[in-house]
Amino acid sequence: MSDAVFAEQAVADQAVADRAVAAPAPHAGAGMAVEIRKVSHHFRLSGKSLPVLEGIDFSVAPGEFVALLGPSGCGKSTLLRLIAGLEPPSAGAIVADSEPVNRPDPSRNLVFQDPTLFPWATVWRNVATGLEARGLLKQHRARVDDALALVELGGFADAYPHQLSGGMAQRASLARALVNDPSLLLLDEPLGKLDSLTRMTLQVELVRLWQRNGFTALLVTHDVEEALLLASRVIVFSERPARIKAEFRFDEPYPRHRDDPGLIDLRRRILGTLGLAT
Ligand SMILES: Nc1ncnc2c1ncn2[C@@H]1O[C@H](COP(=O)(O)OP(=O)(O)OP(=O)(O)O)[C@@H](O)[C@H]1O
Repeated sequence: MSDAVFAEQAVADQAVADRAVAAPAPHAGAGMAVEIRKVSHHFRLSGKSLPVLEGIDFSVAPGEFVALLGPSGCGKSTLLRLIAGLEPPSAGAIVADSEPVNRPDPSRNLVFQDPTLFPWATVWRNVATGLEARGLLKQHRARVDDALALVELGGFADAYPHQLSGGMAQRASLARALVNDPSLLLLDEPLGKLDSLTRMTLQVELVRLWQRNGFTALLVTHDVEEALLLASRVIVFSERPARIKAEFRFDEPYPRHRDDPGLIDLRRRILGTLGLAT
């Protein structure tokens, strides 16, 4: 992109960002499920610094469902990894339930695009992994059965991952996170590789699980429609290094439908922020 076109695009982006729904942010600080405080992050790559996140600052209220959208490679997964405590940010701080995040914790579970199940273990064993690692399996075996029932895999407890469809494997992966009863679920494009029908089914199921269990959810997705069907807030990031470009809040009741007029208008505005003509 030439400098002139780039500058023009930046002005257009800013204009769209300025038009974003200007609802007040939830009160930052005490009582927040997660606070991302002026977080910046860079990697060292081939001896050079690669800036990935720049001054990311937002809070998520308990029980909120927030979707993160942005161009490929801008740093969304990196942000989820930092919130999960897999690595510390280069600058700034992350606070979950009023405690600084400095290591992984079962209360913050990450679900990936690939189900990452152990191929040699049954579905039941796969779901039990977290409890087993913490020495809690003996007294909480029923939680594994409950988690499998929750994702409607009760009849597949003894199956092996290769005997599952893609959607079932992703459900097993969700059960593996839910068995820990997380207060925060970090969803990194969990439905990204599924066919569209399975994806639509699991979108409905995710909302059902969220409403039933009451966890806070942060969802990375490339699908604007998915963000609008599941979340009540969408945060749009810029190209790498990711900065917050716009934020959209909406409170359409669930279950939502793709053709809700309010969502169609929001979709158009979000796509505009992403620089995609509609
Ligand atoms: N461990 C690492 N070491 C070096 N660079 C990394 C590392 N992890 C990620 N990156 C780089 O950080 C940038 C952001 O990656 P990230 O996976 O967070 O982006 P993303 O927005 O989630 O992308 P996508 O939407 O395509 O999944 C990319 O340029 C990537 O190459």
